[in-house]
Amino acid sequence: MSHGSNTDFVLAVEGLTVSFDGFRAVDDLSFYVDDSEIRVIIGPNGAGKTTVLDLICGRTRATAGSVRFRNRELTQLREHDIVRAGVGRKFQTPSIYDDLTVFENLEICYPRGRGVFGSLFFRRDQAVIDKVREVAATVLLTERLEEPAALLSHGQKQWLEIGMLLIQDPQLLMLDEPVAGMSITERRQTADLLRRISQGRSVIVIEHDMDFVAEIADRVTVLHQGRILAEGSAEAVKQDPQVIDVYLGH
Ligand SMILES: Nc1ncnc2c1ncn2[C@@H]1O[C@H](COP(=O)(O)OP(=O)(O)OP(=O)(O)O)[C@@H](O)[C@H]1O
Repeated sequence: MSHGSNTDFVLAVEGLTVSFDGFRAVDDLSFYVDDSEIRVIIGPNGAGKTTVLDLICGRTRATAGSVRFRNRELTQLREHDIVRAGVGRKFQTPSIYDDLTVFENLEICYPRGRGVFGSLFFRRDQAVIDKVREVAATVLLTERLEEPAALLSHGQKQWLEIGMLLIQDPQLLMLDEPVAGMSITERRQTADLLRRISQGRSVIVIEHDMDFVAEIADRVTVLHQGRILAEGSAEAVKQDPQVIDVYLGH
């Protein structure tokens, strides 16, 4: 596959660099993500994984380089314009509203809404109801729609948050350690869920658990000191002596 034309990729990251007081947390990084691909980023603590996601979603400004998303340059856009361009990001700590029902949590994220107060009172038309139900089914919460989010299990809260992103139909979804703290069953269900939602969009996941990585990854990018140490299938990077040396062997 040629990387000469970036038009084929949903996401093309090229020469991406950020310095914090002279320290290059991400250093001349280039990688490309396809449509319907699950890309997993692994690497030791401090490798720059979270910073890469921060750069893509506009939370951190790049010192140099480009992030092209469906051929649109993102590095100069503000965070909410990047969301509107179709990039969703889930952080490790859930930001759901405990007192609202699952339905309401999904509803307030429907793109027409403008935050909790603006959107709670709009007309609940059929399109919104249908979309909420569709997303609830995708994230395995159909049975819990009318319950307050506070009553969900830890794993279900993570799924709800994924649902709150999905309802905006992002073409790129970024997840930071989505199965942290989940039960074995929930992990398995999350792997299925991620495979389903990656159809027709791109998903980038930061993950430490190599069994889970092997289960979900189409390709793995291994970061070390802000640079790419290796890239390939989970199977290939697991056997890479350099990856074993700086990461897996520890
Ligand atoms: N805003 C910031 N200011 C200064 N240094 C930062 C900032 N953000 C990140 N760093 C540094 O950049 C490096 C990369 O951090 P980052 O959190 O991206 O690593 P990581 O691979 O996600 O690690 P972990 O697996 O521990 O989450 C670290 O040395 C961190 O201290």
